[in-house]
Amino acid sequence: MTVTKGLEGIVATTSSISSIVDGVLTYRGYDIDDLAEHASFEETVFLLWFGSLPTTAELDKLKRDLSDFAAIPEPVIAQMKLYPKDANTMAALRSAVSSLALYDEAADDMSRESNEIKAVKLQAQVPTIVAALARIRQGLEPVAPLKGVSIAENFLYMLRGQQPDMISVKALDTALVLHADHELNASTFAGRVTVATLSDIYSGVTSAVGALKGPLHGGANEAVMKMLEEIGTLSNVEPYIRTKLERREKIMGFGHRVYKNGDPRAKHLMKMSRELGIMKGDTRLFDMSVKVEELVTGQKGLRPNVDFYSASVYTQLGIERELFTPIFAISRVSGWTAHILEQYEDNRIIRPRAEYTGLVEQKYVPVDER
Ligand SMILES: CC(=O)SCCNC(=O)CCNC(=O)[C@H](O)C(C)(C)COP(=O)(O)OP(=O)(O)OC[C@H]1O[C@@H](n2cnc3c(N)ncnc32)[C@H](O)[C@@H]1OP(=O)(O)O
Ligand SMILES: O=C([O-])CC(=O)C(=O)O
Repeated sequence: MTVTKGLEGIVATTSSISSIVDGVLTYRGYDIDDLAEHASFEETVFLLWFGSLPTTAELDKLKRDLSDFAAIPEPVIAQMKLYPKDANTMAALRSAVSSLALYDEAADDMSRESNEIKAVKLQAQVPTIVAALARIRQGLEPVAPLKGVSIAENFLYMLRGQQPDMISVKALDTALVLHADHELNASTFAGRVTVATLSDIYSGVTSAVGALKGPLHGGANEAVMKMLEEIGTLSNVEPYIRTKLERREKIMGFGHRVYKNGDPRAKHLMKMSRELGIMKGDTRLFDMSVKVEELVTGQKGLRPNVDFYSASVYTQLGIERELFTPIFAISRVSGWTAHILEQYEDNRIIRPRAEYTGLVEQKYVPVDER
């Protein structure tokens, strides 16, 4: 048996959703740079699910459907109020997403039509859940979603209970486009493995949320912010990073399984981070981030991934650190559901092998003789 730890380089499926070739990321054949500059998150969601950019009528319908499904079942809100206030937000999101299935009578309907509706529901409801969790943990009542506004605008509105400014809405919308899909990343793979048993779409997304939580994956954006908080000042960047590298500790937000010469999404987030800093008249976080990059790339040859500059972007949008990975989930649920729909279309159970390295030829010994 040939063992490939971490399945590096193993091609486990075909997919027509997103591709990474020579460091270029495309969704359905559209370069991420093009989409980041021109597409809204809703257009991106349609593209991932249905394979082409929507017409005006198709986009309007999707926006209406997302708006109509954005409210979450009352028992899910009641349940979230019982979660410990200091629970990890991704753990709380995982539980809430799982419980959505309990209030959807069509959860186990495996028709394509039903699964497409559930994909819309999940995309619409994950932002509502995240905003509600954020408010509940501050002792506030959740805010009901608005009708007829984008996911980015609605999320910021539900979070703060007031109309967000359009610069923040645009910045969040672009961040959502950038995080939406990424080929066979760990959380998408987890989702596909789960539904490949012909389990339901909610189970698939619950698995994916669990996988995204880890700091080697989506959880890295929170870890980056924690690091920036620990560093505190521009002058402390150099000694802090030097010590970490000497101790052979990982610097979060750097490195990637697929990109070895840089993540094409990082430059967009870097630009947003700089612009938000300039707008606020305080570029401390951006300047610290640039210095970290200079040192880590200079000394280790590692380049920032999508999680690195998103930390300073979200902080400068006034969003608390505990919501960074849930925001990643708000975006990536579009990719997860696209992959789950694709998996159902041409399914085979995913079941690799393990090379056994344990004891052999053991003989049973009765308990009182051991
Ligand atoms: C959305 C996302 O999921 S993007 C990724 C988010 N995760 C992070 O930012 C966490 C930090 N980065 C990492 O842990 C890794 O780079 C991963 C998990 C992203 C990729 O892991 P792998 O593909 O298995 O790379 P691997 O860990 O083998 O790295 C190769 C070498 O670079 C080193 N390396 C990789 N990333 C880092 C890092 N961030 N800091 C320091 N060293 C690193 C490894 O220690 C390893 O060195 P070695 O060969 O001397 O042992
Ligand atoms: O693809 C990966 O390994 C990690 C990921 O999800 C991303 O970079 O967006």
